[in-house]
Amino acid sequence: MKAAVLSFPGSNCDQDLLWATRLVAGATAELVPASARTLTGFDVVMIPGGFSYGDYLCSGAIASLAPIMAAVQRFAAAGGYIIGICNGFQILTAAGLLPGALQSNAQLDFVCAPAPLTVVNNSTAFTNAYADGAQITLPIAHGEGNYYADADTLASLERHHQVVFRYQHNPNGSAHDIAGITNRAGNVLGMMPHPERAVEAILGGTDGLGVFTSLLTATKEAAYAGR
Ligand SMILES: NC(=O)CC[C@H](N)C(=O)O
Repeated sequence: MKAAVLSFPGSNCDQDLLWATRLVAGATAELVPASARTLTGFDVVMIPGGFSYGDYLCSGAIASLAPIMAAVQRFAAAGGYIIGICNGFQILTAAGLLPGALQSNAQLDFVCAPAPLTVVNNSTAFTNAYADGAQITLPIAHGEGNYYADADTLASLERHHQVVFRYQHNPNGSAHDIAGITNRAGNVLGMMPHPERAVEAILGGTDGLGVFTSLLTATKEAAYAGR
């Protein structure tokens, strides 16, 4: 697995994502700046957390128009695996690669805390290493994590098992306690919690490691299948 970790002006979790990915034997990762125009040679794209372009207009809005995003759109259309974490999730919704939007937290405060989650779909490229219904804890750190979508979109997400992570105690007002979703095809995931901040005991836990090992398995399977 060779992951591209995108870096926008204001990204602040790109180095953490490189570190977390490189902990997994068999995985490599390289930084790709927002000004790049190609993703050739990569089989996973990771969009990190942070405050891209200062969260001006609204979080993710300006990053969704950066030069690299045309290549990200092509990568998604070709079925490549894309994970957006926190600001990465915000960028993916702003780019139209995931439905809905991330609004300001209901309480209007930045929230930074360990968040107990349930893995509600372990049949994805991003969660196959977890047991069905696994209860895990990952850190959250965001001001705009309140997932919103209209009623029809929420019903469709539920019907097609696109909700992947749910909060056990809703920290921000997210509809349906949603902490992470995929697109309909299942190759694009957005999540507000930070798996890359929970990959070593010294960080307080290793519950996030499964996201990276899941992607390793998925990319191997795609390679065997000739995809
Ligand atoms: N850690 C993050 O990526 C969160 C930053 C994000 N722009 C916010 O909602 O506050």
